[in-house]
Formats: sequence, C-alpha cells, structure tokens
Amino acid sequence: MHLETVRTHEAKIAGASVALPIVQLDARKAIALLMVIDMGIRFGDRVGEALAAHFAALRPEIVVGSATLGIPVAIEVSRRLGIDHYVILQKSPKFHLADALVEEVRSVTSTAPQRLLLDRRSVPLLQGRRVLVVDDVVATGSSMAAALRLVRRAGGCVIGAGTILTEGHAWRSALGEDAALLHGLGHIPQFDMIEGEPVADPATVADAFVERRIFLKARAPQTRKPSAA
Ligand SMILES: O=P(O)(O)OC[C@H]1O[C@H](OP(=O)(O)OP(=O)(O)O)[C@H](O)[C@@H]1O
Repeated sequence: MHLETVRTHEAKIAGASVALPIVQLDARKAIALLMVIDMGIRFGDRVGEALAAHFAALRPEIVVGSATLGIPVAIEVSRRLGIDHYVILQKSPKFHLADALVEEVRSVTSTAPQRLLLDRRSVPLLQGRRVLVVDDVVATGSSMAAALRLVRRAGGCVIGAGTILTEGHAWRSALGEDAALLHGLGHIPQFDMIEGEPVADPATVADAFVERRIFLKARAPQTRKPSAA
C-alpha cells in the first residue's frame, strides 16, 4: 500500500509551532495553508489574545474583519478587547448589499478579481471611530489594502492592522505607508515548485526582509582596494 505524506511547513504563530500543509497552487507555485476554521478553539483563543494584547494600548473602538476567514479573527479579537460589535466586510453580493460600498480585490488564492463589500448600515459603527482591521493572512496585501480603503471611505480612522500570518513580502509594496500599521503573529515564505517539490523562496523566508538586508549591508566588511605592490 502506498501512503502519501502531506508536506508541511512549520510556522511559529504567537510563539507556538504549527505544522501547515503545503498545497500546490499551479505548476509553479505552492502555499503553506492556514485554515483558521480548522484550527480549534484554543488556537482561536491564542491568536485573539495575542492580537488584542498587541493593539490594546492603541485603544481600538471597533474591529473590522474580511470574509470569510477574517471573520473568526475579528470575533476573537473583539471578545478579548471587550468590544461587543464588530464589522465584517463581505465578498458575496447579497440582496441587502445592493448599495454597499465596494472595493475590488484580487487575493493570493483567487484567480479572478473579487469584490469586498461594506454594508452601508455599518458605516455609523466606523465613522470617526478608532478602527482595528484584522484578517487571517496577508499575502499580496490586496485584501488588506481594500479593507483599509473601505474603512476610510466610511470615515473610520485606522489605528492598526493585525493578521495571524504574513506570507512573503509583496504586501509591503501593496500597502505602502500602511505597511507600518501591520502586525503579524507569524510569517510564512512563498513556495516555488521545483522538480515537483515545493521549495521555500529564500528571499521570502525571513519576516523582516527589508530590515535584515539593511542590517546585513551595514555589517558587510568593506572591500579593500588592491594595494599597490
Ligand atoms: O493578501 P491577499 O493576497 O489579498 O490574500 C489574503 C486573503 O486571502 C484569503 O482570502 P480569500 O480571498 O482566499 O477568501 P476566503 O477568506 O473567503 O477564503 C485570506 O483570508 C485573506 O483575506
């Protein structure tokens, strides 16, 4: 009998090790997959606690999460911050969302552009409020950037953005100055398929890529000019 072993990537999330299955996206790419809805109650407790603890000093008044997998994150973080209401940005166009505020998004897992929708009835919850935006993963940064645009269009003041995982570094340029608002509890690299095997792209392994490069450059020994003989 042939037993196929699932390849996994060991990620550190809020200080604990989590084995994530590596799933092939296409002939060239694979991802380490975090399905937050399959991780159980204690995992939700841990990430909710860690994100709330990180942002509490910034006194968020409302938490915003993006459907689908950002929903449990928004609920857990709101619970830990002691905030009763939260706002979910939706992806499925529903009858009652016909006049919603809309932003286009193309996330790492989607092949076609999607729409992120903010129900106009939630606008008063955001207007003039200190808003924390959360999601499960930030990869290309497209979803988080669209969420931030929606919150600001609704008159909210974004005080922070939290995620369980950052994936690669593309999100830094997608978010621009807002990248400084983002706090991730863990980081995963991007994977290339090489000869049928997923291989972590070395440029995306460290979670502090930019800072690390500057650090290494500063420490690099100066090249000496060849001395005249
Ligand atoms: O940084 P990005 O490239 O935008 O990727 C991150 C987004 O991708 C996933 O959502 P997805 O679109 O798969 O929808 P889902 O939550 O409904 O699974 C995830 O939940 C984030 O919202």
